[in-house]
Amino acid sequence: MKWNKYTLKTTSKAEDIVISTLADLGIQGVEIEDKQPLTEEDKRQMFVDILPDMPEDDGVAYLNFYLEPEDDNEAILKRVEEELEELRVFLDIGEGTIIRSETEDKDWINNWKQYFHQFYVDEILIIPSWEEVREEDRDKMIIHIDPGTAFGTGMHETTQLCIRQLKKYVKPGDEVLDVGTGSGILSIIALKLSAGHALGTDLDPCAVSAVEENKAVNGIPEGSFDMLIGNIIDDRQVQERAGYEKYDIVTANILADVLIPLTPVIKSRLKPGGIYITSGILDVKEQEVREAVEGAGLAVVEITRQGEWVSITARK
Ligand SMILES: C[S@@+](CC[C@H](N)C(=O)[O-])C[C@H]1O[C@@H](n2cnc3c(N)ncnc32)[C@H](O)[C@@H]1O
Repeated sequence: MKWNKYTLKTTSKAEDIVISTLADLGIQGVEIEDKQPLTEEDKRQMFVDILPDMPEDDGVAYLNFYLEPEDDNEAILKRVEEELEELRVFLDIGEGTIIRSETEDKDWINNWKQYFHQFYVDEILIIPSWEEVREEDRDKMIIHIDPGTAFGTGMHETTQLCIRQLKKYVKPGDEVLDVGTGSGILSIIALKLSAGHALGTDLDPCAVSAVEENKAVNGIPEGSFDMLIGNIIDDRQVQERAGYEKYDIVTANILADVLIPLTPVIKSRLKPGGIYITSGILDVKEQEVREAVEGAGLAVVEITRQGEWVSITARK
């Protein structure tokens, strides 16, 4: 469907309040374009390690919102303008102008799906949950994935590095902890490789629905893959619920800057002899993560690479 796109020019200081004013008028899903630097929390959530150089923050923010052509756009815009005038009395909202353009005919939520098709990681077939399994593939190990808005189609090099390590180290009945589970892809593969139980953790609440859907499409038995939202690095409740010296395998495909404080926490979760599979490490960060792993008292057993990405596997 074609949408009418409107761009409201305001200030980065006023953007939150303008967005909540738009929400009060029923306008959701506002995109923000500003030059504010990302916070540490933003960087963690967005899986970015090295940021491109950003232009200097000029305090200007552009807020894009979309209206359906069938709705009375003129009436909605008039109300937006009235609300902006009221805000202007006590807040610097900058220009407060609105420019209209038309979007392309796109399904914004599902557009990325055209780039995600079935593929192999060695002999494991990873297939979007909306694609058919071909007759000749029915005897393969097949992982159905719809990541929703969580991370983890399996196409990323860092995920593939973890998958190959899981293939080497998972033993029947293993207890697996999957920190930063995203779509749940690594836990599901570990379970298909004969692990007994997986616990996934993530900061992103979107991971919950993604994991539920992927458990269902992969026929994961009830009770064999549980999920916790929270930060195991510093949240005592998550740490307690994850338990101590309990896991044969821990996977963590997260940024180096997260892996470094995470590693000592993982050491006390691993059984003696347990395996810690890390990924998400850019080659320039390899040494730092290696030092954190060895500093926590784990023995590095293998370092694997794909493109500019590194995976370090260690044993307790
Ligand atoms: C690169 S994705 C990995 C997703 C999936 N495991 C995979 O391998 O494709 C990293 C995930 O870690 C999550 N994350 C980041 N920091 C975290 C933390 N401290 N604890 C748990 N999850 C975290 C992010 O929300 C994201 O879902």
